[in-house]
Amino acid sequence: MQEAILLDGVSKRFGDKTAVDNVTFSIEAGSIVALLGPNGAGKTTVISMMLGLAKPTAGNVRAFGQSPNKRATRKHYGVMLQQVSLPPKLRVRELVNLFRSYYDHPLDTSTLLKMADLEEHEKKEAVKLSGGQQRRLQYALAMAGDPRIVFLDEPTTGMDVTARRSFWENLRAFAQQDGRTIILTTHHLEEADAIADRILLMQNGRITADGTVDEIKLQAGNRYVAFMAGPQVQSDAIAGLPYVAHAQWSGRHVRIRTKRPDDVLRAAILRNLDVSHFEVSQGHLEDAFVSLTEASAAEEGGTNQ
Ligand SMILES: Nc1ncnc2c1ncn2[C@@H]1O[C@H](COP(=O)(O)OP(=O)(O)OP(=O)(O)O)[C@@H](O)[C@H]1O
Repeated sequence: MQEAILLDGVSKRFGDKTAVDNVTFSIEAGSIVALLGPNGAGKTTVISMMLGLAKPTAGNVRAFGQSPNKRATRKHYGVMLQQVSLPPKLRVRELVNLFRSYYDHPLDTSTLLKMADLEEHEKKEAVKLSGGQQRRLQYALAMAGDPRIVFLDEPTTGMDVTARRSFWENLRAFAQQDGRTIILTTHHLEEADAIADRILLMQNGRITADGTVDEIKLQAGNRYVAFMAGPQVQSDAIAGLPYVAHAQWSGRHVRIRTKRPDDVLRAAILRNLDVSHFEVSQGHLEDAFVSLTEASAAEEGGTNQ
């Protein structure tokens, strides 16, 4: 498989602040990678270096084996950043055509409008679109040059649930065409869960977890037991079961975090608790994200002492 992006021992310092700390990873062409992490983790700085907008203090960044500073490399890029202001007066179709004119082999206008679900708005002034529609327009502009790699920074901000789902489908279809690569940052973990082949979790400038969604959940080591509790079951009885790390109630639905789900269930049955409709799972990506970032923060605290 071809390597789309390589970061080799990359660090970035701003004065005393180390924003990115000796990071090494490569991204295969044709994959969808979500870069996740809490605020200030270093995600934007990593993306800026991949784009050639920031220079690493140490280490190397390569895209298809070339420096991202080269125009020849960047012409394969499509970029959708967080804050973009659209020019006044231009209509959606005009703006899409303007962006197409920058490239040697642009996608068709109609394809781009369809990909962004903007066909019925093509005659509207871009600045008069809603926030979610403007985001979709930025996506069409990012795709104008038929890029081999697309960088998306919080792409679905402002989109409603339907728009978000159709956007995900679109991205997946795009990635399935001959080796297109998508690198996105998002704070919507269900987004990463829905579309990413691989998660890179960053914290304090380092990569603290790297794998598929299932591998990340496994690495977090969480297990969850959920069930319905009958009307007589008290919260004390649930909290008193062995190996319960945390119990969350929503009405009569109980969700327990535990390292030993079998022992929790066995004890609940042996104690004759009125519980039914059991489910055992590894939880959501969000649960893993919280556990891994807490564990990594605790480790940092420990090493700093
Ligand atoms: N130009 C800069 N000058 C000084 N410090 C910076 C600069 N850019 C980023 N930083 C610092 O580097 C660290 C990483 O910032 P970065 O924006 O990469 O994080 P992030 O993971 O993208 O955060 P967020 O999720 O909030 O967007 C932060 O502590 C930030 O304050």
